Amino acid sequence: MATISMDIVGILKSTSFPLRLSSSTTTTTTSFPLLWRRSSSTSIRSFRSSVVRTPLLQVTNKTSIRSFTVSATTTESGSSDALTKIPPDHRIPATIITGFLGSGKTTLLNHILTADHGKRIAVIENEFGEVDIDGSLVASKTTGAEDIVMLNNGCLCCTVRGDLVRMIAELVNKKKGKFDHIVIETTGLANPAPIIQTFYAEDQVFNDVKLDGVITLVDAKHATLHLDEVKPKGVVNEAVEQIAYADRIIVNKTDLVGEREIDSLVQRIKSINQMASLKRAMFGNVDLDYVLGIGGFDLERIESVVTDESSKEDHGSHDHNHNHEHDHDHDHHEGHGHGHEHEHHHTHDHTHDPGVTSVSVVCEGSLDLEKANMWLGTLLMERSDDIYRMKGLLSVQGMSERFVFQGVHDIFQGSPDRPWGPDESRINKIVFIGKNLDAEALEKGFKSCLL
Ligand SMILES: Nc1nc2c(ncn2[C@@H]2O[C@H](COP(=O)(O)OP(=O)(O)OP(=O)(O)O)[C@@H](O)[C@H]2O)c(=O)[nH]1
Repeated sequence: MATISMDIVGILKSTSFPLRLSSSTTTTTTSFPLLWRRSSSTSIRSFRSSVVRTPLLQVTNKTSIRSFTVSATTTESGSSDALTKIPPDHRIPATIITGFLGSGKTTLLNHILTADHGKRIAVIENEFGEVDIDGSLVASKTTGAEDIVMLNNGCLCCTVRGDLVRMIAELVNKKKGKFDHIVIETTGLANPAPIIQTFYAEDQVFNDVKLDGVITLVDAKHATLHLDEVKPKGVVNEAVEQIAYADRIIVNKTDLVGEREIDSLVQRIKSINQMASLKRAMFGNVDLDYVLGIGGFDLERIESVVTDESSKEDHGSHDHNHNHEHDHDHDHHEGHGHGHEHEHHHTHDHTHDPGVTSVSVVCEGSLDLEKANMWLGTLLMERSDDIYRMKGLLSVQGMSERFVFQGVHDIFQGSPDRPWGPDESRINKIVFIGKNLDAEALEKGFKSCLL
């Protein structure tokens, strides 16, 4: 049975969150376009494509479209804020820590809890089995923490999802204002997808809490073994899945292996997930801003993810844990400037493995709205099981703003964001992470929507 307690550490540092999604439900039984032109009162739409009957993107002035979970409203008139169209989000951020058994999740959690960041953190621990081991390993007792929520005897990804919803609701109801961030440590065998979906599928959670990011720990010494493991048909390899859903990857335990081995593991990881940024670490020792407040599901941050997908390894010099023996120079993940000009039209398929890979399409031009809707809508209807995550930035004919979107399986969120600059090249960028992705077909499908 699940036992409940809670962990609150530190003091809140005021942080502004970029996206405000309203909790109000708007019913619609007809169309759910994925893309649409800006209206005066709705900037963000989010829904499950399984309920989509007609195109996903739309040019319309009608603003009430929304499906079962989410809609968003602009806070004001919605027309004067030229810089960003995406309103601020004041919900409590939640971080999921995942990673294979023994990869260092609890070690990272302890690092987070004992670090001097001023945040008060509520922890939800998911222990697989009757006995709460990790709970006693968490540093809360020594850091003045109040409680830890223990979610025992089941895997967060299946049996106890209802418990997770109840627990978050309880945290919010009883302790709102007393903590600033929720950290959920999953079992080493959890598939993160259903946990991610919980944040969208359950109004109870969605209204108060927003998913900030998925952090995946990878054991530098043993990961390859797990990634290579061949599973029976239809059974997912959890180690691969955990990497695929990540916003941030920490290749941990780098003290146990040589440089060459780590490099090859890093390449392997990038072939699975080119959207995530990656750090090498020992004992989970990374800067806190690498794991908290990352906005991995924020539409506002789509650009930094879809741009410069080739090089996301973060070797920031401020990282005390950085392995200084090698000198990589790139961290293009955060804060990449607008209007980065590319003249290329290409896709990347980083591996020939028919399993889980990343595919990106980068292409200049403007999309025909109807065609784009049809293509994306059909893709999600037919392939949402296989498309784990996707993010995109689009140029749509007749739309002065860029259209940004992100999705997790059949959950889709999209919104116009800032206007295109007068001299800015209209470059479309989409990144998919998923199973059995056909890079050529995706590129062809996308290009067929261009004018
Ligand atoms: N050498 C070395 N050991 C580490 C490192 N990080 C964690 N460990 C050790 O590895 C063991 C497992 O770490 P945990 O943090 O408990 O791993 P976990 O992912 O929470 O494990 P499970 O809950 O079993 O899935 C512990 O003994 C840690 O002290 C590291 O970077 N290097």
